Amino acid sequence: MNLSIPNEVGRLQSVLLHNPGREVAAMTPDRASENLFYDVVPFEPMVEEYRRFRKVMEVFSEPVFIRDRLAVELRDEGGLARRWLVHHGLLAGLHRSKAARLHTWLMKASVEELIQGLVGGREKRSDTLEDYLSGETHDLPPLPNLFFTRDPGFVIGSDLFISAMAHPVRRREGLLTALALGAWRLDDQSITPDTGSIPRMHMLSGSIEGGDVLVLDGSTIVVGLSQRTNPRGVDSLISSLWSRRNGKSNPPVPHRIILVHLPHQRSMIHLDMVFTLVSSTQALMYRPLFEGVRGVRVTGVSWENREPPRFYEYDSVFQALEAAGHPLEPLWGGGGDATVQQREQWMAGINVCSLDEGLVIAYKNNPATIQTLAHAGFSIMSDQKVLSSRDLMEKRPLCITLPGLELARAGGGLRCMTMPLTRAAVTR
Ligand SMILES: NC(=[NH2+])NCCC[C@H](N)C(=O)O
Repeated sequence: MNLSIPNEVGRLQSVLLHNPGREVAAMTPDRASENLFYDVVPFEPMVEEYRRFRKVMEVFSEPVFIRDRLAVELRDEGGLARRWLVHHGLLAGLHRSKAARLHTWLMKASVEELIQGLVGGREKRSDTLEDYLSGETHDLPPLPNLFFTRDPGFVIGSDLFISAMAHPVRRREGLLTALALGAWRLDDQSITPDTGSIPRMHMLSGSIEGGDVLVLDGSTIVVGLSQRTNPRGVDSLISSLWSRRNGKSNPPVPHRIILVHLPHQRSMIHLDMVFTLVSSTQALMYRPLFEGVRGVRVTGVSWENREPPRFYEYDSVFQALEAAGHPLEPLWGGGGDATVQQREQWMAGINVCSLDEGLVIAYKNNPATIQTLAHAGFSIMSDQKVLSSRDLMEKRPLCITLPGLELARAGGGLRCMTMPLTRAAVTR
């Protein structure tokens, strides 16, 4: 699989998506918070919103679906992909008898049944009283957050990074993402990343999630230090990037990280809830964090050639962006009113997804944020309107609005629902 992410806003070519299915429908109210949702989400309306989102993605890019890819990868003759899952910890931490039970199932199940279980969950089949009486309902719990494909993995340059998810309820997502992208084939010694179309993969450690990672350009990435991404996680990313510093890579491997320290608050789990790019010169930002001298702490990390990484502080994110040769004009999410800023940030208003230079999709239920984009010169149009005419599709700058009330209650926005695999370069 060809991977190439040189930036955050170049035309999106291929992107990894997942249609939410029974793993979401299975959620009971008492499990919503442990599953990282704001609330139980009504299934049909949510799927309808997702269908409209998918339609836009299909017109503007080439989506690759996790389920389809898993079906291809799991069909391998020798069961290597299945063994790869076990080897990389699918059954780690489970009680011996449960692990043995799942192992047998994993090796024998049909591909369809396997995908159902890995994504939608596999109900408990108790063979001990202790297990029978335990409160657990599943041997393998469902993965309701899998449609937030942004988080379990990310691409920088042409390398694939598998996140170390902060919460156990999301850990299997990283394995499935790696499997879906064919990375298990790396264990076949006859293939190397440089000769085949197999991505070079880095399994990260500590805690780090894709929603905190933004590829600014070929030299710099911006990373959130957040509830989900800790210094140890960033250290593992640094050492992966550093190990690639002399490799010839196209797109290049960045050598600078701007680290934004985020408050540990539910609505700001990831950087992309407070900071996204809408073009290569403009960013939607959450004003209370970034404006003025009391803005959040910003740390820099960079390395040159053989030198080890150096760490230093910036006065503000704007100073850091300027120093990286990539200044950005802030557009304040939620407009000028402090209450509205908070409400729309909570509803993932800032979490827009960039499809092209000056082309974003946004949830329409955040009117003040949409207004901000309109003031900045964006034409604002509904998905239905844009899809009705070629001319409208080519308009720039353009913000396509989509309904997202139910999707937002799952705790994320449109950027969270996309994992870009290839983007075009931008010439600034
Ligand atoms: N990139 C993002 N902001 N992702 C949002 C993920 C939301 C998901 N419910 C979680 O808490 O993990």
